[in-house]
Order: sequence, then C-alpha cells, then structure tokens
Amino acid sequence: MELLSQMWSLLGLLTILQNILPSQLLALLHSMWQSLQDSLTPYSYFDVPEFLGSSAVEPNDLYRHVYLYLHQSLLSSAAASSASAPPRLTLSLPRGSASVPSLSLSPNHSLEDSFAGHRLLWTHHADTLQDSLEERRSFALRLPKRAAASLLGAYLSHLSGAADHLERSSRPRRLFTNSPRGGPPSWSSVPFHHPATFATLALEPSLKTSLIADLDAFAAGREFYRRTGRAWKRGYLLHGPPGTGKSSLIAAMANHLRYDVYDLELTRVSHNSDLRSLLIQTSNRSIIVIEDIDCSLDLTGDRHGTVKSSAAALSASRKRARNRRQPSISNEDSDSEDDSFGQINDGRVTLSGLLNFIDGLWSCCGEERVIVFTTNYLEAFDPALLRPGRMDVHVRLGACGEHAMRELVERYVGIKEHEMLSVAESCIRAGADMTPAEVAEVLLRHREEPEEAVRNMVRELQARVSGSSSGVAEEVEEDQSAAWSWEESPEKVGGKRRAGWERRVRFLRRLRSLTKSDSEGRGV
Ligand SMILES: Nc1ncnc2c1ncn2[C@@H]1O[C@H](COP(=O)(O)OP(=O)(O)OP(=O)(O)O)[C@@H](O)[C@H]1O
Repeated sequence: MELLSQMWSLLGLLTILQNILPSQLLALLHSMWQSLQDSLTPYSYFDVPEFLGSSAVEPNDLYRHVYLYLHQSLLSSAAASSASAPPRLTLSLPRGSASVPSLSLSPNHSLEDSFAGHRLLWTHHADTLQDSLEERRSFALRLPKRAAASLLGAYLSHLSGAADHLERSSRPRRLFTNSPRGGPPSWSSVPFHHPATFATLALEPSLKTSLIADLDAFAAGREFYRRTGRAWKRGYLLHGPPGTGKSSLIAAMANHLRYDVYDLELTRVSHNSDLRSLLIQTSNRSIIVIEDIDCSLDLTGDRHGTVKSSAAALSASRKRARNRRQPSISNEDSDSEDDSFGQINDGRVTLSGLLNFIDGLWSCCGEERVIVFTTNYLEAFDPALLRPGRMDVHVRLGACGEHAMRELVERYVGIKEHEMLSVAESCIRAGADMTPAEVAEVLLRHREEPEEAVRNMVRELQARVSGSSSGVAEEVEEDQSAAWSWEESPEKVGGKRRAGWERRVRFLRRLRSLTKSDSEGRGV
C-alpha cells in the first residue's frame, strides 16, 4: 500500500511538472530520455509510414512492399503452423475482389523474420490522431544495431523483390482495345483470361527456351536499362502464315509476364496524334499488340507519305484483309475498314507516326513495355521498322515441326508413342506443310478416337507431301536486323533445299509401302 501511494504521488508530481514546465523543456527532456534508451538498447529501429510528406498524402511504396512481404510470410508461417506466427492477424477481403482474403498483422503485433543469419522484427503500428478519426499506420523494423548498416540495404532489396514478384503474380490483368474512330482516342477493357501458356504451346523446345529466357531477362532488367540509358521496352515481330500460333504466342507471353494486353486496332486510329495519345494511356507492364500490321498500314517505305507502293500492292493487302475476316463481320465494320484505308491514304496515320509510336520520345513515357507486331507477310515491312531497337526479336512461326506435332498429339489425344507418328515425322521431313492450327483441328475432330485422330492427321500430311512436290527450293534469307531471330524448324528448311525429285520419289514409295502394311496389319 505504501509503495502504491508513493507511485501515486510520483504520478501526481509528473502531471504537475508537465503542466508547469515550458513545452520546450519537456521536449528536451523527452529527447534526452529517448537518447538514453537508444544508447542502451542493442537494436536499431526504422519506421515505414504508410504516407509521406508533411500532410501525409503521398503513398509510400515501401509500406506497400512490406505489407505484401509480410502477407506472404504470414501465409507461409500459417501454413507451416509455425510457433513464431503472431497470435492475432487481420483478415480482409475488399468488396468486389474475387481473390482470396488477405492476411495482415493486427495493429501493435509483431512478426519475426530472419535474414543472413540475423533475427529481425516487424511491428505494425496504428495510431489514431488526436481530435480526429484518422489513423496513421506504419511498420517498424527492428534490426540488431551492430549489423544494421550492412544488413539494411540487402534486406530491403530482398523484401522489395519478393513483394514485386507477389504483386505481379496476383494482380488481375485486363485486355484493352482502342475505341472506334470519331470520339477521343481511349481504351476500353475486359478481364484477360487466355488459356494459352508456354506449357500449352507446341513449339520447338529451343525456341521456347530462348523466348522464355529473353522475356525473363527483360522483366528483370530494370537496373540494366537504367544503366545503359535505354527505354525499358522490347519489340517482338512474329511472322508466319495464318494458324501458326502468333496470337497464341502473344497470349502465352502475356501470361508468362503477367502483363496487361493492349490490342491496338490501327484501322480505328485517325491521326498520328491519336496514336501518341493512346500510347501515353497505356500502363507499365503491358504488351501492346498490333496484329496483321500489313493489313492495317502500308509499310513498304515512304515514312511521310502514306502509300508508296503500287496500287496493286495496296489492293492485294486489302484483299488479304477482307479474306481473312469472317463473313459474319457487319457492314459497319467493312465500311469502316474501307474508310480506314481512305484515312491512311489521306496521310493521317503514317509509317513515321508508327515509328514514333515505337521509339520516339513519347514511347519512353512508361516502362517495362513489350511491343508486338504480327504479320503474315514480312516482305511488306520497311527495313526501318525492322531494325534493332525497334523490333529486337524476330520470330518466324512456320509449319508444324516434328516436335510440335508430337506435342499436339500427346496433348489433344493422349498418345505418346505410335508407329504412325514416325510416318508423320517422315512426311514433315519430306516437306508436308500443315500449320499447328490445322493439326490441332484434325486431332480435335477425332479426339474421342485417338488412333483414328492420328491416322487422319497422317493421311492429311501424306496428301500434303504429294501436293507439295513441285515447289521445293524455298530460299530463306538471312535476317540480320534483329537482336536475335528464329526460323521455325530450320532443319526442315535445310531439308527442303536439298530435297530433289529422286529423293522424293524414293520417299513416296517407302511411305506407300509403310501405310499399306499398316492397313493390312489392321485388316482394313
Ligand atoms: N504452336 C501451337 N501450339 C498449340 N496450338 C496452336 C499452336 N499454333 C496454333 N495453335 C492453335 O491454332 C489456333 C489458331 O492459332 P493462332 O490464332 O494463334 O494463329 P495465328 O498465327 O495468330 O493466326 P492468324 O495469322 O490467322 O491470326 C489456336 O486456337 C491455337 O489453339
């Protein structure tokens, strides 16, 4: 009782002192007390407030990173039923969010972390401001004082890297398209859920590996692009006949990088200035796609005029565009298509406008952006558009190669090994041209009867071998304008060059005997 009464008197004395002492003196005493504490403690403390600035309105990116990092750590410690998991956590699911609830540290609770052999402690603070309902939130990091200087930089970059990865992999993505002509240039969007991934794409393994490595290096290249003074963007040109997987590859790239996709319909753009305006409305971490660019713009030269090539080239280009469209396209669309060519003829969207779009000053207004052009006709391109720095990577997608064929068969009908697959491979080696889309279609049609599906595919390939026997020597020009370029199944192209009539006749004879014995064996 005596002790209690003495403490009570001391508290009373402190209150009186607080009231009579000038505030400056109180502040001085407070800071002396803090310094004394700081000199005695073996730890250093770092505050990470949610907002920055004197009025605390500017969001602090580091706070978001810490939040995400701790969310991830909490999930793993909860999953492992770790003893170090804090006893109280906050669960939240923002309205309209389709994702799983997020887990965060409740105010004034702490979570331990370890890094480079040291134990660190994060505490979440939430203080209500006096005379206000507003809350100031912050995280405080406790580090061993001796190691703080060497530890802090490395730990924060580890934390930001992990948070960045989590942010990429969890954010919902969108597919944008530009608005029809007439109004102000803008984008509208829908959620992006395309099922194509590098795992589902049937590609030559070396092409797949190179593409993934290139994309990964690009996404992790912030420091490299900063050091070299280059805009953080990369251009891909995908060329090849219809149905060779250009659109599917774009979807796989977007899914791999977890980027938004901006599908730019050039025929809806009236002026170069609109092109620029659309560009600056795109977000970072996005893929900007211009499909079938040869059908939207004349790209054979003349950067300032719009149509340099002969009228025949333009009308061929138009015809190709029309042929490729489905008959169900409405009149409105076809009208606008005609109009759009008119617009291009008028000189409002020009090649030079497009070049500026790709690498002019305005193209640097964002970062981490991939630009993809697709075309069925590489010859239609102005070399200016192809030079490195604009289209860094050129990928030619061609007829289905042996590996891709096997992959498709396995994925579509579940057959890994079958004697007919060797026949199919021989056909492909002999120059049978079937696009992956065509192979997939044959397999899909008979997916309930896997054997029948494979036989049909082989029959189709055989027909292509006989049909393709005239045009053998297809020259492939070396492409020196790209950082790297890829010719699908180069061994197949080389084979084509060498194949002569004699070889082809020998092959057809062998093939006939093979398929004959196969039908006899099956009693067909
Ligand atoms: N390499 C591939 N692996 C798996 N499926 C493929 C591949 N290539 C094409 N396909 C299939 O073929 C269909 C058509 O492919 P896609 O639209 O990607 O071709 P494209 O080259 O973009 O054609 P276009 O030039 O006409 O736009 C898709 O549904 C896809 O499933």
